[in-house]
Amino acid sequence: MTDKAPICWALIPVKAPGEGKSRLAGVLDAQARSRLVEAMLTQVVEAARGSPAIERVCLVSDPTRRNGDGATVIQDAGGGLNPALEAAVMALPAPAPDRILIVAADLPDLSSPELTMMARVASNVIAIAPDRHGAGTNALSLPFAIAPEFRFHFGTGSYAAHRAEALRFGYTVETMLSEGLEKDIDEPADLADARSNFQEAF
Ligand SMILES: Nc1nc2c(ncn2[C@@H]2O[C@H](COP(=O)(O)OP(=O)(O)OP(=O)(O)O)[C@@H](O)[C@H]2O)c(=O)[nH]1
Ligand SMILES: C[C@H](OP(=O)(O)O)C(=O)O
Repeated sequence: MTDKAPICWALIPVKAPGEGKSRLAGVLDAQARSRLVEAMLTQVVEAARGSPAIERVCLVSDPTRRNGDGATVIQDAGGGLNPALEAAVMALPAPAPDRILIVAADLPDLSSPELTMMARVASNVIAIAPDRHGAGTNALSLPFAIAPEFRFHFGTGSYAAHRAEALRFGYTVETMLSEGLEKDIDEPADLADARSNFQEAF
């Protein structure tokens, strides 16, 4: 007899249209930033939809993002990224999944196999994908059962903070290192990584 495959949903937080990537304001005008944000979001949603390990894709965002891409939009409850994610966990439609996979929307090289790797971990594992500096968190995979108590620490030093939080719950931490997961686009110096994929955007 084979075990039933666990059900994983992706949660992709993304600011309302026109609001993201303020740190690029010195090098990209508002229109170019907006095009870049939307192009990266499309890439991340497609990667999630292409992963056989992900059953449903949820955007945590402003409801104006409702569109035809097949994603469920969970309204951003406000207060910043961590409170918005905590509220989104509580607002997921029933029946809840076994696992949630939070994925930043600014990963231009992200692929479906990388998300499958994050989703298909053992039930006692919390998987963390750090950014290229080993400091931030670009994706976080955790069992839904502990998600309401798990304190999200997205922001400066979030990799170490998420690791500590996972250990506090007695989970095993797996750190996932791969190119598409590592390369988020935050600062002007990161833009070279987005240019190859999204030349037309900016
Ligand atoms: N729904 C939601 N998403 C957020 C919020 N803050 C950040 N995000 C998303 O979380 C991911 C990582 O955020 P950041 O790297 O800080 O991106 P950003 O906020 O667009 O960039 P800056 O404006 O330069 O800080 C991106 O997909 C953001 O759109 C928030 O308050 N609500
Ligand atoms: C959300 C934050 O992303 P950054 O703004 O550092 O890309 C993080 O890595 O926890």
